[in-house]
Amino acid sequence: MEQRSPDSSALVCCVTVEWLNSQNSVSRRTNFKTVTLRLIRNEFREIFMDLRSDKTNCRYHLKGISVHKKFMAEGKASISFSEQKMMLLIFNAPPTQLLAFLRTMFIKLSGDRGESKVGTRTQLLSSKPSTLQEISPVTLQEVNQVKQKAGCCSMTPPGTKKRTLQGQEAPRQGKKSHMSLSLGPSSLTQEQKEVLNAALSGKNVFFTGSAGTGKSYLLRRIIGALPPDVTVATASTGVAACHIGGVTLHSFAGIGSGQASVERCIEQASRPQVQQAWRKCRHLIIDEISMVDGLFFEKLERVARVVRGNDRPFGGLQLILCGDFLQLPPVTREMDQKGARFCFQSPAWDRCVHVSFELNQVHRQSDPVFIEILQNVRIGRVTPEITAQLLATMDHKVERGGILATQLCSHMQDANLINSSRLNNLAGATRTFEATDSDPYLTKMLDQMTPVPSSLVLKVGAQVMLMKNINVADGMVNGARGIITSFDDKGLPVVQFCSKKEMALKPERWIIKTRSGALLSRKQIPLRLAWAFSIHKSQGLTLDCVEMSLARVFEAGQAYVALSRAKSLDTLRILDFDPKQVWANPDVLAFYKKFRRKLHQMQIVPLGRPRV
Ligand SMILES: Nc1ncnc2c1ncn2[C@@H]1O[C@H](COP(=O)(O)OP(=O)(O)OP(=O)(O)O)[C@@H](O)[C@H]1O
Ligand SMILES: [Mg+2]
Repeated sequence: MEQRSPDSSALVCCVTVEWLNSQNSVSRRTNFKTVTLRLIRNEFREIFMDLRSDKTNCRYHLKGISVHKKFMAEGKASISFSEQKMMLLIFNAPPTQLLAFLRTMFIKLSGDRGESKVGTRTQLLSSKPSTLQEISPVTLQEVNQVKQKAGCCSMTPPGTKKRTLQGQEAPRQGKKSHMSLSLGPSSLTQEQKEVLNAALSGKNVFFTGSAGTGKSYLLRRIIGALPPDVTVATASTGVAACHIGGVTLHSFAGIGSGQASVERCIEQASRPQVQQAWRKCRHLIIDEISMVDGLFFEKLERVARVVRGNDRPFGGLQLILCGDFLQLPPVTREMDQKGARFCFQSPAWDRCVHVSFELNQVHRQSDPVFIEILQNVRIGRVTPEITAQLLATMDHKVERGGILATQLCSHMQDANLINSSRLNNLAGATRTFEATDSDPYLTKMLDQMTPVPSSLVLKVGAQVMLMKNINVADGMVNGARGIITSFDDKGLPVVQFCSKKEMALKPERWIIKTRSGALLSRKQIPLRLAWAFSIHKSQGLTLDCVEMSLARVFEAGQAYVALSRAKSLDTLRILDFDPKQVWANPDVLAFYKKFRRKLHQMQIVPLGRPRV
């Protein structure tokens, strides 16, 4: 399928057109596998939707339409044309493109109030030359006009009705499915745009960058710009997968732990459901690639070729890989005969990766001194000055408004122990919130795939972390910390956040797409106990206030991951800093040296970027 820029007003997708009879049941249905929808205007300024495929070209007048966009994030929407008694069902549309397309339609129809009312008789008698023009891009002025109108009246443009499909729940204001009126998706930096364009061009892309350079942020944007039915978003760990709305690489691959022989892995992946998922996938995305074992990657590449019946690298599917090899390494320590541990050491890596990028602009931290410290720690370099700066954090008071810093532990058991003993030490009764899972038999899987526990035990005074964006403007974002102040009359926990905002939290839903495309869901209060976290579970997170003991770190990059979760030196406290806790894997350093040299040769990297 042709890929387009995400802010284009044309949409490449699959479409079903249904014609309804007088009883409103479907009398005829036509499916189009790949069509391009465009918004066009005629000489009377009426707006039409042009549907074009290699077999057909139709035009529909956008008048008296209802738009149903609840499943827009999954690349689906429907438009019903009441006058024509017809319904147009859009699916497998890249969600960002779909949003841009529907937004353009909404803004143009809203802006047209009164302008396009030319009667049929006038039109027939008109001597104007017949024209059909593609609609012009939305301007900031048009957005502002619609925002103004929306401020004083309904958000429904003239000629459209609001969500009238039977059985379809109305999207809530402020929710993900609500159509934003801002001009296009929020900005990517130039270096991020380059990666997005390479990914949309269909190349196999690897992009890296230090912690906080927006790799996962960009990955979410790439996912949103690809057709969802043929895109599989994965990550090496459950937490990271959840961060980008995907599944673990292991669960998609269907080869268990991947420890078995290649032949056995192929057998496992040839089970009908697994094979179907492999065959359907056209874009495979892997976040936190540093934690994917080299041997596993090698096997996966072979499995992909066999089960997809295609001998091109990875069976011809597009790979989009992202991660920082100077963060946590793979958990399995198994090495093959050639000693491969990281996936860049596997022979499959060079065969599969066409183009590489490095993001250099750090977004998580803004203080250049702290960024410099982190850049050095990343490569295992700790000068006496850095040691002094990090030791000085011991005296920091990292409590914010009575909310203690989250403690990062090198071992998960320590984190669990701290959380349960702190909870036990609180006076007062416990309240337990049980999750509602779509399939109670898959609770264990949902425990791994979602950031919230199946059973959440809370007390007044418990320190918690918000696990979902609830209200970005008010700072109630994924990772925000707070304290339970009470339980309201409905029994919901009331949380006071660091931002001083206090609110009761309702259960939220997490939807996970399984390998077969089926959707699993968990509904739970979006909280987790947050006195302590393991460093492994914190990879990928941004923490506003953090304390750590690094005495027992056991992996290269582990201290760097912990330190780089903090947003600033002021909000960081290290209890026992010792330069010996910081080291980088020499193979990774060598990889980055070679990688940089290659980028310079290809003249992708301007001079003066940080060097490994
Ligand atoms: N272009 C951008 N504009 C504004 N904010 C951004 C941009 N890119 C990233 N961010 C913000 O920077 C922070 C760090 O981003 P992100 O978590 O994607 O980094 P990362 O490279 O994946 O880090 P890690 O290696 O730790 O996983 C996030 O709060 C994210 O929203
Ligand atoms: Mg990340």
